[in-house]
Amino acid sequence: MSGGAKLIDGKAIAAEIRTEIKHDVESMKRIVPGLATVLVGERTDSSTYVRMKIKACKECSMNSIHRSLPDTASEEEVLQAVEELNRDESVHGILVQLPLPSHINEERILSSVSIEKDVDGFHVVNIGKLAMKGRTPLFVPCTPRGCVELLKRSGVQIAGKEVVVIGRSNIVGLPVSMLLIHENATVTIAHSRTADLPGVVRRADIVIAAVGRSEMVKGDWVKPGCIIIDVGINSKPDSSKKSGYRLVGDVDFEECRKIASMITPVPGGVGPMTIAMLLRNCVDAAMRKEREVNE
Ligand SMILES: Nc1nc2c(c(=O)[nH]1)N[C@@H](CN(C=O)c1ccc(C(=O)N[C@@H](CCC(=O)O)C(=O)O)cc1)CN2
Ligand SMILES: [Mg+2]
Repeated sequence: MSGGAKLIDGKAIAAEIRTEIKHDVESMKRIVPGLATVLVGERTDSSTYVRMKIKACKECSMNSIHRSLPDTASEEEVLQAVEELNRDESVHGILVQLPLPSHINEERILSSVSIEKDVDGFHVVNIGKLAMKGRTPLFVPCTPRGCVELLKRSGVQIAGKEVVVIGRSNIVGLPVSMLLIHENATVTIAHSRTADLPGVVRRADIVIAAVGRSEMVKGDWVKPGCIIIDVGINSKPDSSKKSGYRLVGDVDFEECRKIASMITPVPGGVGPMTIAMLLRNCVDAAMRKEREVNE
């Protein structure tokens, strides 16, 4: 394809969504939406993401509350922090930053979040409803919702398309597949053990790469004219950078941009959408609450 793929600018689309959110927040009469973040431990990446979430709340005129626990915190202490936030009426959304330290049972913590405040959409009831036909979860996980929003706002018709999702994680691969099926796409979930992975990916009109391996998807894996959403965020050593590394996706961007019709960059693609969708979910929760108060 001459000229190469059109860039799907996640940073710009996320900014547009944050403007819509701020407008919604300022139109609310009785409630200021509040997001609670819970961070266990001091992982640098997790601390950065939580800081970005708190900053985004501020930009959208929302409140944020933060609870930090040491990585030695017990499961009971984390549960207690979540329970307090469940009871706090100024909190409309609760986000427990993942991954949790290995001694903590992730499923138990995520399912202790009140379903009405589960803005990550990871509670078994919300995920269960997403996985079923004709049921509506209160919240859809943020990164999957961000992928679908990027496609829609870029004018891509999803219905009837052949989508290959690479990766089967609870955070992205599995929920994004469910969401795309609800959008009437034909979805194949591929992963690291899929036989002839390049051959499977080559069938796709839309590729969602969420496997967590630097630049794994090569130019000769993709169909000419396809659309590529790269969810991967991996560090690659780069001596020309002050930090000594740069971020790359799961897709070999330079090779694939020559073949695809549209592609997301890393950084600046799906990442910013994750936070925009988190705020969207939180404001939706607060608006639901405001409607209840008005009834
Ligand atoms: N409870 C959750 N934990 C995690 C989630 C999640 O949705 N809920 N997702 C990821 C991390 N994540 C948010 O928590 C996240 C990752 C990346 C970005 C982002 O904007 N990335 C930028 C690059 C940022 C950088 O320079 O490091 C980009 O891609 O442009 C936002 C949020 C795991 N945990
Ligand atoms: Mg107001």
